[in-house]
Amino acid sequence: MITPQSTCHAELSPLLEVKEVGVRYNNGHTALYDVSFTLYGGTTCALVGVNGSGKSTLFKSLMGLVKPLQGTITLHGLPVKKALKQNLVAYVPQAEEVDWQFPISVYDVVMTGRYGYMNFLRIASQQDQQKVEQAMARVDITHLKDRQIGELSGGQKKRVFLARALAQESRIILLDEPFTGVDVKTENAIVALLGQLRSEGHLILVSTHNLGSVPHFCDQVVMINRTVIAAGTTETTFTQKNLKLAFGGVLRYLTLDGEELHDDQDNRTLTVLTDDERPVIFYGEKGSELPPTAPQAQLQSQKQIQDQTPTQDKAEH
Ligand SMILES: Nc1ncnc2c1ncn2[C@@H]1O[C@H](COP(=O)(O)OP(=O)(O)OP(=O)(O)O)[C@@H](O)[C@H]1O
Repeated sequence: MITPQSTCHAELSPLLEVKEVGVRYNNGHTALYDVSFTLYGGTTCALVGVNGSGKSTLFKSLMGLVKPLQGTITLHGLPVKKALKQNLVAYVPQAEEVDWQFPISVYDVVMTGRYGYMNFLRIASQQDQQKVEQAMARVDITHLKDRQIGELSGGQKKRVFLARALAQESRIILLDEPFTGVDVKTENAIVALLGQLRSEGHLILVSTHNLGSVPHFCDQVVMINRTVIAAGTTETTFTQKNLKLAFGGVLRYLTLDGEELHDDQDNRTLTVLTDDERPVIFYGEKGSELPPTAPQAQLQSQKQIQDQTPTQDKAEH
């Protein structure tokens, strides 16, 4: 379990507490069981797991869109419904969950982040308008404000929903696969923004299949496969052993263990895995055994890894 001591901004009260949560869908499928973890402010936590491991289901439970069969979820010490009413949590959904044909402008989408601050007539105050302008500027979409949401590229759409989350000013921000379909420039911009939000004391929980970037921008990791496989600081949790437990034989991998990658004081090996297209990197103990799905090849230099980094091949949107 993640403890206050293991976060970079130790706080007394957790922002997110998930205790023994289980979710079963109407068709009888148990998507989550006995899921428990605790997170504090000033944290960027990666939520990782194979397809179908329950990441989106967990997000939906945190947003009150799916009701757990058992267990409790508290956000800022409040039950989900109350926390949502108080605008304490913002959610950036997966692209597939949004109706892009709905006729609405970028500005109006971002403004929906302010609805929780308005009365039932939903008349935007000057402050609401200012917050929306500021949020759009922060993710560099001001020039798109009058465009219809359905006309935008994948990366632009992501930034619109990030701006909506910023306009909402929630301390807890949930991002479901924010890097899917975005180019390198946008990915870097999102990572930089998440770093700023963390230093402002936000708790960011981000589900991603882009495992290679996890050590670079996440200080915590929760690995799930219908239940929590491992949780804790990235350094102690994002290990070969845990990745093997969480991903089984899904990942193929390559190992790097050279002076060019480490200083002599660092006794970890750096291992690169590939899940079909993407190289991913994790830390392991020097001399630790590789998983049984043996490596296809051994890379000799960091440059080779960089050459293979798929994000560099992604097209600009
Ligand atoms: N509405 C639903 N009704 C029934 N089963 C569902 C429903 N939504 C998801 N599931 C099932 O629950 C499991 C978890 O799905 P979920 O979408 O949470 O996984 P995920 O980790 O987000 O996957 P991915 O990485 O592919 O996005 C899957 O087996 C899925 O088929």
